[in-house]
Amino acid sequence: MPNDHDHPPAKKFKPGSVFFRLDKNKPGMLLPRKGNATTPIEVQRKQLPIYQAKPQLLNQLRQLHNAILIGETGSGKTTQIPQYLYEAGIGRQGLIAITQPRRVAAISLAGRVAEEKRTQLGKLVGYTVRFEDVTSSETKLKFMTDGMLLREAIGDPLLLRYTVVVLDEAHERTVHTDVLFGVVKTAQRRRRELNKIPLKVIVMSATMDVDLFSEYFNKSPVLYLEGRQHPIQIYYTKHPQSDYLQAALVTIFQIHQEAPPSHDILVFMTGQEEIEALARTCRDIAKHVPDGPMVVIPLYASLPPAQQLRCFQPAPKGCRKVILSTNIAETSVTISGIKFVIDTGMVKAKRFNPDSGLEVLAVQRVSKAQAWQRAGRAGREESGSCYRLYTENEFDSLIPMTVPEIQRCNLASVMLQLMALGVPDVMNFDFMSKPSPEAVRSGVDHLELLGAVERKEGQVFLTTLGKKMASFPLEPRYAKTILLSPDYSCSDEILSIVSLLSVDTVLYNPPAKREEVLAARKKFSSSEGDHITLLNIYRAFKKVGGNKEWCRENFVNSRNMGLVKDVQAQLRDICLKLNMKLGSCGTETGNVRRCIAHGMFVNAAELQPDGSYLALDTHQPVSIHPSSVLFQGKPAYVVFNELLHTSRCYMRDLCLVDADWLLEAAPEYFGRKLHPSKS
Ligand SMILES: Nc1ncnc2c1ncn2[C@@H]1O[C@H](COP(=O)(O)OP(=O)(O)OP(=O)(O)O)[C@@H](O)[C@H]1O
Repeated sequence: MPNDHDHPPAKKFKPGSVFFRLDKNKPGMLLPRKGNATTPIEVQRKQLPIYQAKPQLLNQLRQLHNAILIGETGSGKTTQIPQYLYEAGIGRQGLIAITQPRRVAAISLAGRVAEEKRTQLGKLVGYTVRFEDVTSSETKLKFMTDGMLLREAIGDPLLLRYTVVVLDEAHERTVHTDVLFGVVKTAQRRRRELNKIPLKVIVMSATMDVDLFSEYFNKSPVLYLEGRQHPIQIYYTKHPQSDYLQAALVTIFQIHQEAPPSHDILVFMTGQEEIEALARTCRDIAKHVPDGPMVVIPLYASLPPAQQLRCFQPAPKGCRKVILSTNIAETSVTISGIKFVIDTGMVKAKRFNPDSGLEVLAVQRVSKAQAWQRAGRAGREESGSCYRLYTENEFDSLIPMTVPEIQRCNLASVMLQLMALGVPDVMNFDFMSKPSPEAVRSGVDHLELLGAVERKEGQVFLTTLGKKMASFPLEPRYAKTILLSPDYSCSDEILSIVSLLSVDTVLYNPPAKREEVLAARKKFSSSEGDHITLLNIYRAFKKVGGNKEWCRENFVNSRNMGLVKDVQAQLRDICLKLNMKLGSCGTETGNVRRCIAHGMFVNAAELQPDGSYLALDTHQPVSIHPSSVLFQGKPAYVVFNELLHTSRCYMRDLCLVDADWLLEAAPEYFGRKLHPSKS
């Protein structure tokens, strides 16, 4: 059913806020549309709602050290504010950084702004994301992921290269963004104290808790940009849907039947497997319906970057583009041609219970802020529609804002990063939303168990091992496993395994071909577990030189395997910088498992007399995921890579280990935890 409130609900305005009320009826004011030298992209820039407020906005931004800028999706915040600042000479003594929670947004925005400025990407406008730096000495406007700015802060805590930091999509509240908030705030204060060039911090979003942000950033004024360029019509279902995938499929083909082929569709779903499965179904059905051709493009984080950017290419003429995406396309991006958004209302996210210490990935409902962001991907170049596959009542019951990731993840990684940043008292870091003391303590305990930190006189210090662990852009337990690998002469194998695990799924399992998949996997399957099975597949893949035909026959995702090679090369470089001696154990994979047990022992589980498993760290009941090669067996001890919560708590990616190895790895810890007969 169509709905009349096509904007996020009215916000509570703070006293002292500044309003720029934009006139919806005169978007392209003052613009000669024809007959002069103005090029279309310049016309487009001037038609954006934000353009009307440019002089007043600049007036404010020139004076303020901190500003919170809130404006509707598509109003022009991200692409225009950096250019306005630069053109007005604000922050010219250094660089203007614009951070994004996701790499795909950073890359595509840099491309767009370079185009608007008529410059080659990497010159005046550039970007830096993990494993890729497209900037030069000429770069002044630098789009980057928040994680990259954090990494830079390790070498330069005052961020002296930058005069302005624009923290975009602040509502996303990823762990990196939240840590970055504290880092820029400290840098700003320290620079003032040291009489350095001031750092201007601008926080932007369409959907954020302005009071919280303003309070945190020294009571900074809130600048409101009201009004949007193109309307978005919102539709809800009449009844709750029990199967959102089926509902998405039906909606896609209804639109396909009714709308002109140039109107593209963006569907928000939860993860790679679901997306790949729906993509195949859509392609199959599209062949058999008379409504014209359809190109279906999956979009998720573990796709190689070049594949991700495919979504921005226009579909061939007369062909409809359907993009099936996780929340990676939820904020910031403009995908040309998208007229319809289909929102399943679901997202896969981390959940953490500090009491039990369990971090699980689970499919859950989005927040209202996310739902508005998703809707905002339509209506960017012209009016659009968003089909919410849930009822209006269900929408009303969503939580307003996403719970910050910092409050729902294991904090070990964050604590390690803060210590590497030289933060003196990590336990009391100035977080915007403080994680619970139990969660902070549990993060530090985790690092202590791994030997990354030690406590002296109530203070926590990074050990030499911890410093080395922080050099890897990986979770601490992976970093530790790599660092231990020379002791077991199996660095080649461990680097392969960690890279394979970092890249998500390198295998695909079409449900319709279950038997064939099982037969193909059998050749590589190892009774030692999933890590060794993956290693066998990777070795076979390398032996055939990545042959595409071989990949098809063995249900191996050749694109992702290519990415594994890249990641492995990067990790190897870090190892070499740390002077590690890298070698291989050949077929002696016992050593590999032993090394995994020593690095990942925190995620160990023990078989119980009744045939069930308990996680040793938390004593939570856990089960072996059916996708594991160990599913049929009942090994006494395993370490697992992650927990996935669906109907129960499943361990994914398991490695068979000996109780003795766990005891060797952490004698005191396991002395308390292991089954009495084993300890
Ligand atoms: N790559 C692109 N191709 C075509 N048009 C684009 C592109 N990027 C931006 N635009 C245009 O510029 C407008 C403003 O985009 P911008 O990202 O600056 O908005 P925003 O206010 O930051 O939105 P959001 O809050 O959704 O990030 C878009 O609505 C679109 O019309």
